[in-house]
Amino acid sequence: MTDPTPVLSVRGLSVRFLMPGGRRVAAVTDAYFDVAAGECLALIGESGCGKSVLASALLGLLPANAQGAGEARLGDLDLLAADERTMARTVRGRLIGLIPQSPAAHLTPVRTVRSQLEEAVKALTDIRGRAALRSAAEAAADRAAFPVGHLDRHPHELSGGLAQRAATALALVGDAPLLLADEPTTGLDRDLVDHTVDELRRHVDTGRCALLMITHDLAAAERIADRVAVMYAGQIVELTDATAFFGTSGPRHPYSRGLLQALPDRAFAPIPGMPPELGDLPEGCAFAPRCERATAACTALPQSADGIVCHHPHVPEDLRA
Ligand SMILES: Nc1ncnc2c1ncn2[C@@H]1O[C@H](COP(=O)(O)OP(=O)(O)OP(=O)(O)O)[C@@H](O)[C@H]1O
Ligand code: NI
Repeated sequence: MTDPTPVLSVRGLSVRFLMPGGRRVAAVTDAYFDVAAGECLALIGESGCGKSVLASALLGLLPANAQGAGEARLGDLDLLAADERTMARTVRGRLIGLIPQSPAAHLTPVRTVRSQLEEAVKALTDIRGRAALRSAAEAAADRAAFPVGHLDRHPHELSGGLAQRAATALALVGDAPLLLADEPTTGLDRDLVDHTVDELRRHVDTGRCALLMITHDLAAAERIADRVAVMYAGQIVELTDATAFFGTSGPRHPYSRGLLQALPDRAFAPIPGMPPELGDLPEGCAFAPRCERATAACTALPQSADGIVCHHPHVPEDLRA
């Protein structure tokens, strides 16, 4: 069961980059979604579609030439309106735990995992005193299934899997209600992907946190997600239950269906063409030039209905036939 009250509630989130010469890059357009405690939402889509920009907006880490609009509520706070001091002091680490893309980059090479965890405990909690810090660091390691016997090692003395767990332990120290993972399994082999994803799922299943996981690994998304949001050219074009998405009926947006059909264990047929430049989006539906179902209607912008932004989504009846 998931908590019906969302931890994160995103409403009409857009991000524009203002480029020299007045050009605008529409990196994220009008995103709406919720994530509740005990739930994982996977945000998927091809490279460059705006996933990481959306994450940066939530973390208050957009570059200076970016303009955000809309709302992203985390409890009483609107992440888009909060100032940098609030984001640094109360949001990053405490309200949002960031599961890093590359544990190697996130861990400090010259210090043991124990000292990094103790420092994080000190920075993110009210726990003080040597013994208390030590036991809190050990508890954090344990929560991420990092073996306490390896705490005195340096990051380079760890396997890839243990380094990932150390980084996850760091992300869990603040007991944040929202975990944000941007491509947490990049560069890992399949076993390690499964393992990492299962560990994250375990944290979500405690019911203490919500997880927003960004990935272009659809197998990882299938393994972990309760719901899936598909992004194309900066827009969430389909938001649906993972069981329906990966199950026999499949997704309803032609782009989502194309993404799945491109998988080696499915049709292995890539979607023809390339995504559009976000600084030069076509009028109307951005996917139309690549869409086999496109019609004259697609020159107008599609409206969102039932979580799908498309003029001619597959309907459950066609999908059964
Ligand atoms: N600082 C910036 N200035 C201008 N445009 C930017 C900037 N950062 C990102 N973009 C644009 O935003 C788009 C979305 O980038 P983003 O990193 O969010 O993609 P992504 O979906 O995370 O891709 P990947 O799967 O490769 O990580 C890019 O195509 C790029 O054009
Ligand atoms: Ni990214």
